[in-house]
Amino acid sequence: MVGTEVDLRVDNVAHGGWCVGRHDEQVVFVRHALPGERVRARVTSQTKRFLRADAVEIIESSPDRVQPPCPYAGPGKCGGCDWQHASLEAQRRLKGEVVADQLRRIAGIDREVVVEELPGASDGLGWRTRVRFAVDDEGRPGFRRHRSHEVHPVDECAIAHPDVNALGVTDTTWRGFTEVEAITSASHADNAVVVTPRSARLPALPPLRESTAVLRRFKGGRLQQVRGRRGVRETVGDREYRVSAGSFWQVHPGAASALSEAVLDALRPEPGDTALDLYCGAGLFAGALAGAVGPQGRVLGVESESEAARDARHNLRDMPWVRVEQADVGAQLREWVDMRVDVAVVDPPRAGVGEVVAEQLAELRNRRVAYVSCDPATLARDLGAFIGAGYTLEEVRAFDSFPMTHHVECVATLSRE
Ligand SMILES: C[S@@+](CC[C@H](N)C(=O)[O-])C[C@H]1O[C@@H](n2cnc3c(N)ncnc32)[C@H](O)[C@@H]1O
Repeated sequence: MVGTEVDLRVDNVAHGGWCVGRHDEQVVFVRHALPGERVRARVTSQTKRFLRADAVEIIESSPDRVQPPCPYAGPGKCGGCDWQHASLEAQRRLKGEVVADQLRRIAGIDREVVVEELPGASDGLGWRTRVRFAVDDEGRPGFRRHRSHEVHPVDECAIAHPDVNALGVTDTTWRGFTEVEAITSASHADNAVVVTPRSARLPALPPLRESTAVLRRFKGGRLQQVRGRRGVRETVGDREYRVSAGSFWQVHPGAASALSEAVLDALRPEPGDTALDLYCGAGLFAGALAGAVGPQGRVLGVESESEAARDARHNLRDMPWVRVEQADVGAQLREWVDMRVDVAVVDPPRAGVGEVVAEQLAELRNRRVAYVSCDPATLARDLGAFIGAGYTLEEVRAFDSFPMTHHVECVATLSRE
């Protein structure tokens, strides 16, 4: 069926930027459509259980439909954004429905989820402070098409922060490279470019501003400084963070501060408390918690990546009641089995914390947990594990940290007597 076109009405939204409809009793996941629309859709792949398709013609349009602000959005073009064709209000509503649906299906949790807008980038554009461009065989930078290795070359990215576009990555060719990542700070004039050469030899670099730091990525992810600083500085509240180019940092300029506040609201730390920041990256939440628990308390961060752990130690070095362990969270919690903890934030990668870490954390007798998640499916699974271990789910907040895409950031609050 691949390549054929079918006429169908799509009903619901599904996780991943899809809408779901049926054709001849077969389930069809359709991109570039909106719930309620009748569309002509071209089948892009087929499995035993369902079809995937791109809406190539809108026969009956949703009132939520808008003209995509980016010329590269649409079937067969850039695969980066999923919801450019929906108003921002509709995008947030759809993401809220997806989170609620995942919570219900996976964990039996019935909640309405409201996705909150973040400050900055009110048109949903110009927010992304880190952008990885793929490079095609001719050296042109662009983005991969959806579910494909093919690169769609672009002149500019509409969701990239203006300072990312100003780095000029798309104004030049990158022969001999497979990938170029552009990084800018949301609060300082710092920026960096991380290049991945095709072979062991580093090809000549195209002209870049003197002030732009350059790093090289090796297979396996290790970074080497070519020129300038190792990363960028970011300021949140009155604290400055050093973030190495390979370390994680929130990509929306409004996210670091909004999520820190949400974590403090969720945990309500008190002076003297012991707080954990698990998967702490460069120490964002540990910094916020350290201010709240004060010198009578303590904050313990855990981060597996050596550079991120070094960043976190450096960023929080003025508060001796903060300690950062470079370790795997599961391994570290096994060592801390007899420790008494009051509150904990977890902010794992997409895979989530998993049942084992949820149970290990429950054994530390902490009264509150804030779970920060960028994947509603693994969040739902893990919330089920926390509830099974005796916690009550108080609240699920969601933030539009990635406008125009299907991604959404959640902060769930768990507590127990
Ligand atoms: C989503 S980031 C969160 C970082 C930080 N909370 C922030 O907001 O900037 C997840 C972090 O977990 C780290 N990580 C991934 N797996 C880990 C593990 N098993 N144990 C410890 N840290 C891990 C990653 O290196 C990354 O820095």
